[in-house]
Amino acid sequence: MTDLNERAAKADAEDPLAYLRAEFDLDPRVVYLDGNSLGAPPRRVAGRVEEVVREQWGRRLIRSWPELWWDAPERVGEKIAPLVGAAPGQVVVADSTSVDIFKVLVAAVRMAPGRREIVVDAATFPTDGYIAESVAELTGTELVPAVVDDLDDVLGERTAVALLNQVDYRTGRLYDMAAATAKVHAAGARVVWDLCHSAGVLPIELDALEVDLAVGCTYKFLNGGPGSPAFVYVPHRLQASFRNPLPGWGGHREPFAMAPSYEPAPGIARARAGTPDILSLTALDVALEVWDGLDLAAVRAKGLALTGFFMDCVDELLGKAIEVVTPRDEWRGHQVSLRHHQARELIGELTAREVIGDFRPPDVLRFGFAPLYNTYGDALRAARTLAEVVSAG
Ligand SMILES: Cc1ncc(COP(=O)(O)O)c(C=O)c1O
Ligand SMILES: Nc1c(O)cccc1C(=O)C[C@H](N)C(=O)O
Repeated sequence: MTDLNERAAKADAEDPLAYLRAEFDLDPRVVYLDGNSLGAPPRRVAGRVEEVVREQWGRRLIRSWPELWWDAPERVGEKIAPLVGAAPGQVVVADSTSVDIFKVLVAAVRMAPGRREIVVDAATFPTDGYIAESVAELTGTELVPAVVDDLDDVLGERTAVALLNQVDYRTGRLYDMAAATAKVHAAGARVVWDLCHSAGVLPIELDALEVDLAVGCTYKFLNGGPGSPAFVYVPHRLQASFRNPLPGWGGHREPFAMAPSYEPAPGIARARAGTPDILSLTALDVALEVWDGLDLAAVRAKGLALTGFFMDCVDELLGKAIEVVTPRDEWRGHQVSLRHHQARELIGELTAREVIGDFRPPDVLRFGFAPLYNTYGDALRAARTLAEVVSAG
């Protein structure tokens, strides 16, 4: 126990990113390990959102659309681009992840006439599977569930597109984006990556890996706030052939011409649909400032160290009383999932003790570690509290 205390204290004292925690408005009594579901608010967000309400909305009123707001989806997209390895002009922030998955899947099927199958990670977060099923029905294609390790078994000349997650939301496993992308490409198909659980916490190389399309949440590790809009990546090479199935005026070449027929904008703006959500975009825009000058390799190193230390604490304090589901090697994201038959009750007990993780059915306790604000002390307190509630039965 003393050893764990000393390790936590030393790691926190030597943490090169420790200064960032002060950027976040966190209750010091709470151990918050759910930033992989809803990121914590950076302190600077509240005042800036209030300013936008007071000045841009209150004083400039509708004049703010052309002056400041209409291009916000592309402007904020440019801030996300370096976090996912995308050159400028390829990322836009618009709509929810679910809606964006719909857009990119339909667009990918339309790019592959004659190919009649959509491959989907069978263990995916439900929304991806639901949307893919609907896209299959609407486009007259077939849905093919796949185990990501056995992609070769399902990929072939019938595959139009494969929808994959970089990090599995339940187990925390990190998939090899380079290898899976290469496999999908070898079958002549396109790949869509869901980056919800990886964006902002580990280096991602969309351009270098020639990824076809990608989407991701902004309210998790990117801290954009509840319901902040998702991002979509469409590389330059596919933009001309990207046909948005939700061709709203937001993606029109000249939205304010109010033309009777749809003509897509020439670049990434064609992935937009309707009016942008300015207050949420403002919160996200400000939240992203915390990454200015940050090295994602350092963020990743801390995420691995935090999750590794938490697993050590669990091993030492809980032993065989609980099963660690998340990979112990570096093929993990920034969460640790534990399996226990009373997972739901245990999460309830932890929450009552101000340790916040989450429960995922049927039996998983999930703890997300946000390298920008979590500490090694958080990891130790969470494991110690868990050991107490488990031993109390
Ligand atoms: C992998 C994954 N995709 C998509 C979503 C969410 O989609 P939406 O933002 O539309 O609720 C989540 C989490 O909610 C997720 O974990
Ligand atoms: N998007 C969420 C929401 O609106 C409410 C509660 C949770 C969420 C989540 O993000 C869940 C998350 N994607 C997960 O990995 O379980």
